[in-house]
Order: sequence, then C-alpha cells, then structure tokens
Amino acid sequence: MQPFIQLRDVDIAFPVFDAQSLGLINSLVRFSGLHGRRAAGPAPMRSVQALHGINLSLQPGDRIGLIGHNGAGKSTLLRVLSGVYEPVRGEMRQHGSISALTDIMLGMDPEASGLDFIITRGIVMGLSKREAGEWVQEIGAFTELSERLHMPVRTYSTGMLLKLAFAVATAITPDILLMDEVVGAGDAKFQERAQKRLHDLMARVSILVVASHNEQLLKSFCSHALVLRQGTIAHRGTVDDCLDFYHANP
Ligand SMILES: Nc1ncnc2c1ncn2[C@@H]1O[C@H](COP(=O)(O)OP(=O)(O)OP(=O)(O)O)[C@@H](O)[C@H]1O
Repeated sequence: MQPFIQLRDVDIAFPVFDAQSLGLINSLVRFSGLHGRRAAGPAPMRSVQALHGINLSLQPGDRIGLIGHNGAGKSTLLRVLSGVYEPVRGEMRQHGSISALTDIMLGMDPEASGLDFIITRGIVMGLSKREAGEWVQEIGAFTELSERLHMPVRTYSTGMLLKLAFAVATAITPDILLMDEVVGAGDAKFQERAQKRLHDLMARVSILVVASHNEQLLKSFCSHALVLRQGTIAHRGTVDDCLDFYHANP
C-alpha cells in the first residue's frame, strides 16, 4: 500500500487548568468548602481550541507547506500528523513510516551514552541492531562527536545534544517527513552540513509537510500550501497563491 495521511474533521483542544486551582492548599480549601459553595465545586478549567474541523488528504508526491501566524496551529497539526496528539473529535488515518523533526530530543535519557541513543532510536525506527550499529560511524563523523559518543549525554553541551538528535532524526529516509521550521542545531560550520543533509532528505521522501516562516524554503521544496488561521484552514493552493493570501489577509 502506498503511503498516505487522511484527516477528517479533526479538532484538537487543550484543557488549561487555572494556576489558582492547582496546589495542595487550594485543593484542601475546595474540599473543606471554606470558600463557600462556589469554591467547593470542581476545579475551574478552560480549554484552548488549537485546531478545528481540519480536513486533509496527502498522497505520494505531495509536498505541503504550512503557513500561518504564531499560534495559528501549525505545530499542533504536525503533532497530530505524527501521532503525538490524538484528535478529540474527527479521525486520522495514515500509512507509511513517519519521521517527525518536531520534537527531536523527546525521550533522550540523560544517563544513556550517545551510542545507546543512536542504537535505541534506530531500533525504534525499525532497524535491526546490526543496521543501527552501522549508523554509529556515519553519525559520529557527521556530528564530529566520535569519541564523546561513549559518554552519557548529560555531559554534552546543548549544541552537542542538538547535533546528535538532528543527525539521528535525519539518518533514515522515511515515507513521510514532518518538519517544524528548519532545525537550528550547532555552530555555523555544522549548520551548513545540516542544511545540505536536510535538503537531500526533503527531496527523497514521498510526502513532505513543513511548517515554516521561510518563504524561500517553502517555494523551493513545496508544491502546495495551507494557510492556517486560529486553528482552521483559511486557504489552500499553490505556495505562491497561499503566500499572496497570507500577506493580503494579515
Ligand atoms: N500544550 C498546550 N496547552 C495549551 N495550549 C496550547 C498548547 N500547545 C499549543 N497551544 C495553543 O494552541 C494554539 C496553536 O499553537 P501552535 O503551537 O500549534 O501554533 P503555531 O502555528 O505552531 O505557532 P508558532 O508559529 O508560534 O510556532 C495556540 O493558541 C497555542 O497557545
């Protein structure tokens, strides 16, 4: 079966607990009813509607850019596509291997060595232990961390951690690649190599979804785009068409 992603009428809402409702003392006060009838009720809660009524169908060859102001819902949509968030309403169906360059440091155990991290991630991504072992040399050379890979990752600098996570996340070619902006890892020299690795990867995958404010990047790598506004799809079309819409409707 060919890779695909399909979203039908998807909503995502985040429950937000008031800071006042958290904490032991507040809970005790509520429980004892000291603040009268109103305070004795359930903890007040609000909800942020991050996505609403999203319909999307992606097939092999689709290269989609997500455009939108801060808070429009781009990262949330990527997290739905990668399976991190489950819709509170609607449905998502997908087939194919997915690599999400959104939360690349997620699940990194500070006590594990760089080598352990590479091998564990490789196995999670479906490689055999031998295949994952073959990554080690390539990733060691790419990150220039060769010797440090034997040490626990808690001893790495932030830049070193990011380099390692980036190198591992981009080491295999998935069917579907999801990206939030372009990951900015490491120093200027590493950035140059990272950009090339990323561009090669974007060109190879079957389905690409990238959220970015970089119009040149969207024009180079995407055929189509979606403009998100307050959690809904406000416009769909070619990248140029969507950028025009985005600028005309601030
Ligand atoms: N964990 C969360 N809890 C509560 N609200 C959230 C959470 N994550 C996102 N939101 C809210 O959901 C909405 C969409 O956020 P999202 O991060 O998807 O926007 P974005 O388009 O990626 O923004 P940016 O360009 O700034 O990265 C925003 O209103 C945001 O405040």
